[in-house]
Amino acid sequence: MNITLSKPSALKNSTSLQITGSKSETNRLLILQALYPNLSIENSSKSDDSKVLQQALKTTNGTVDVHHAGTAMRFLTAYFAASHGADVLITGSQRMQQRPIGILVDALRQLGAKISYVKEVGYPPLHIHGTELKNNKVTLKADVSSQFISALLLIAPSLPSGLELSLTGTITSRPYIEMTLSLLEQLGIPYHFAENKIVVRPISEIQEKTITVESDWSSASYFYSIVALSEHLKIRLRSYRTESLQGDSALVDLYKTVGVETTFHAEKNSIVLQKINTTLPETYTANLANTPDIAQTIAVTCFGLGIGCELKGLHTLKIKETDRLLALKIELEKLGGNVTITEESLLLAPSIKINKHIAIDTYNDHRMAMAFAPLAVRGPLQINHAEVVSKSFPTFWEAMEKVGLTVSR
Ligand SMILES: O=C(O)C1=C[C@@H](OP(=O)(O)O)[C@@H](O)[C@H](O)C1
Ligand SMILES: C=C(OP(=O)(O)O)C(=O)O
Repeated sequence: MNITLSKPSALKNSTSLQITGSKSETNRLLILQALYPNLSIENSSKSDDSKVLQQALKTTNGTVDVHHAGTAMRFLTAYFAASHGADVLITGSQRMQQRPIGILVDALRQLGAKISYVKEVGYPPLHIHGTELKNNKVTLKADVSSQFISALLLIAPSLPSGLELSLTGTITSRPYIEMTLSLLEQLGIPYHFAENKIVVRPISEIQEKTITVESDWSSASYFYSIVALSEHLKIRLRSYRTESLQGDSALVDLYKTVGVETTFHAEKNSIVLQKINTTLPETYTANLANTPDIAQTIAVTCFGLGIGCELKGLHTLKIKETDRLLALKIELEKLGGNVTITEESLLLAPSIKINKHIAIDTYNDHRMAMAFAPLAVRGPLQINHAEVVSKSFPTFWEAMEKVGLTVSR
């Protein structure tokens, strides 16, 4: 499905939207619930990725296909490896078969897991024979994906001797590791994290517990972008907290520079994003190693504002749903931008020209579709394969209509 987006004379002011629960929190809680059935989850994510993970957790034998869901692939690999008696072939989309998993497989093997590669060494698909993981000490690289570490931490309390992780290299996407540990803590599972070592004690049962998932901050980023690109606009998003487990709540600070003010309201736990007068920098600079999922949103906001941007810490972007650095460069240049990329950075030159009626390719990446959509505030554009948004935010296009954009399918 290709769609065209445009803006009528004015967007609707003060639209209030309920955003789906955090995909990252939900995916962690689903694994924990499979291990500790006393756990109940509220405001779960409606994303395809969470649905695929929930469905996979019902399987013990046969093939599990997680499509494009990276966290599901990594978390389930650890989960099945530790599920005594499970015999599973876990696979995913063509792209998933290019996303590395060797660091996690090696770590699980150090614990005693029985995992073999079905095609290429280091990549899915994997054949997993679940077994009791008797060892409890692992050393692994922390600079490629935090998902490998979270996957191990999620099964850690269910292992007979718990787990002691030693991390090497600079820890990337760190807030996601902290989110995993905070959720363990909320279930009464003790841990210790100091320097490069994380220790989780074993625990066989938890007390009855209900956790309400906060709404998804990465999904909120597209509304920050729309507000930044508008002259006067207010949008209310529900249900958010001042104390978030999600690293992408850094949006509150990251968008101040481009004139978006965030206020928290106890009523319906909402945030209100509002455009305020501000002097824009000539070039926006940020290191996004802790918040990789909002890099595309920020790059497109800067382009729409006509300011330059210099984003660093982007080394994980090349192994996500697509090579996001390359995809950003190609699509921003179609629109008239001038972009230089390295292995870990993106440099956009300031420019006020935006080519209109361009068709944006989305590369099976939900965040390509959603990050470019706000540019419709500045002029009409087309988004190809717009259905990709369901990976994390199935009602994204309806939300765009509610804000006042014209969405033609
Ligand atoms: O653990 C998680 O829920 C995630 C971790 C991050 O991945 P990396 O650690 O691979 O950067 C992030 O990009 C992804 O969308 C979700
Ligand atoms: C990278 C992402 O997800 P995953 O790695 O779980 O596929 C994402 O949602 O941006």
